[in-house]
Amino acid sequence: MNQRVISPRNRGFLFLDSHPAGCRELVNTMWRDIPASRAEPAGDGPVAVVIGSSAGYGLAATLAGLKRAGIRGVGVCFEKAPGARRTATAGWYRTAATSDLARAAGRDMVFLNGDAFSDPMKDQVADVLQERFQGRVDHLVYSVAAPRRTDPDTGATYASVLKPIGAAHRTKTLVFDEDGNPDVREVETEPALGDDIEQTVAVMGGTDWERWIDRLATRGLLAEGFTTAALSYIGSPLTAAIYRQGTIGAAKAHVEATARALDERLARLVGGRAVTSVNGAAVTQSSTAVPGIALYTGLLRGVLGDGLIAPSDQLTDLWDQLTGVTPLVLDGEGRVRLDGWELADEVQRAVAERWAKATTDTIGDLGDLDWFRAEVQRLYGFAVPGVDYTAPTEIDTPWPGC
Ligand SMILES: NC(=O)c1ccc[n+]([C@@H]2O[C@H](COP(=O)([O-])OP(=O)(O)OC[C@H]3O[C@@H](n4cnc5c(N)ncnc54)[C@H](O)[C@@H]3O)[C@@H](O)[C@H]2O)c1
Repeated sequence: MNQRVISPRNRGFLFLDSHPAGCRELVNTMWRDIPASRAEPAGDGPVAVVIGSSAGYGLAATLAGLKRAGIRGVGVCFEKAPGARRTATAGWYRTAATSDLARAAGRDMVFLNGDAFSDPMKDQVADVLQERFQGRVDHLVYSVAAPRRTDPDTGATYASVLKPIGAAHRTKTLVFDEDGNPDVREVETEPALGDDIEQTVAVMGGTDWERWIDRLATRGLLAEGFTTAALSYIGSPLTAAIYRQGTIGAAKAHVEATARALDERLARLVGGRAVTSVNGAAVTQSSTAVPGIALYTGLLRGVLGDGLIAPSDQLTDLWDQLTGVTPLVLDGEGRVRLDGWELADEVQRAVAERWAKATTDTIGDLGDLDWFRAEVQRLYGFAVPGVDYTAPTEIDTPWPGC
């Protein structure tokens, strides 16, 4: 037993601790909001692997997969255990809560904590599929966002950067001071230099996704009709210089090219499909690191209010398409588009107008900052309705299955 009262301590958008009870309640709320499958899958549901299962879109994929598509299988993520002075990372507690929900729903879901980029993790997942899931996998969702990747073949470690390509880029950005007051300022980001683009593609491009498929194919685990999706983002012209036209955009283009090549291979191999799923903007630990994205997302919510579609709703749609409940609808480049609500012309026009007017004085009226601030806190289990933050909470939650 190691119970403590945990208060938020943060540097910018990064919090030192996370709140176990808040993380659990957040997962429970997401679960309640996901529509159950229309028809309960007969017998055991499809076997799925979700890479990046503890946060953001991967967590949404796991929860929507379990509840909507009736999946069982394996979730992989990279989280830190509780320590002597710090709590575990939020994803650790979210995974414990997700595992409990899966068990209560009668879904056999195994969670593995470690480096998805490594070969031993791929072998471990293959072993679990072999031993526990009759040697087959029907779906794989790839939703990793990471700053670094070590290539198992060469041992070289690559680092991903968020930089424009060609020229420096000045953008408005949103930060909060220590008292939580908003500050709209300009930041300049220097352009990619040297091998910045190659390094970012090596981390966030499609290479590791393909390696997962190769590994599972070599082990003979891909079921007939296997489908796989990797997450991607296009986003607004307002963020294009730093995102889609920047180093991370080069990585996303690589993921999308990988999908097209994998799609051909899988069609031949098992009558399967590979797609990218282009999702809308969401407040996640990774997205808040992108210059300008906090301002953009706060304004987007100011324009859309509740019309901003939550990741779990988007992933419910994706699962329906991956499992054939609804037809797989692809754009001209082989991508499932779940970002139409964000990129609609009238929405982008309204966000651009607000962006032009945004200053420290006006941002409170133009964007939904209460929502944005709360979303950032919720990434760590704070600001979750219904949680008593004055009560001690147990921080030594074991990893599921341990
Ligand atoms: N956040 C957005 O606005 C947005 C929009 C569209 C698409 N996407 C895409 O969704 C994907 C996921 O992004 P996110 O924002 O949900 O990220 P996130 O930071 O919320 O989650 C990242 C996940 O990856 C896991 N992870 C990181 N490194 C790992 C490693 N080495 N091994 C195993 N797991 C590891 C983490 O544990 C976590 O589960 C990315 O491809 C991103 O581009 C994000």
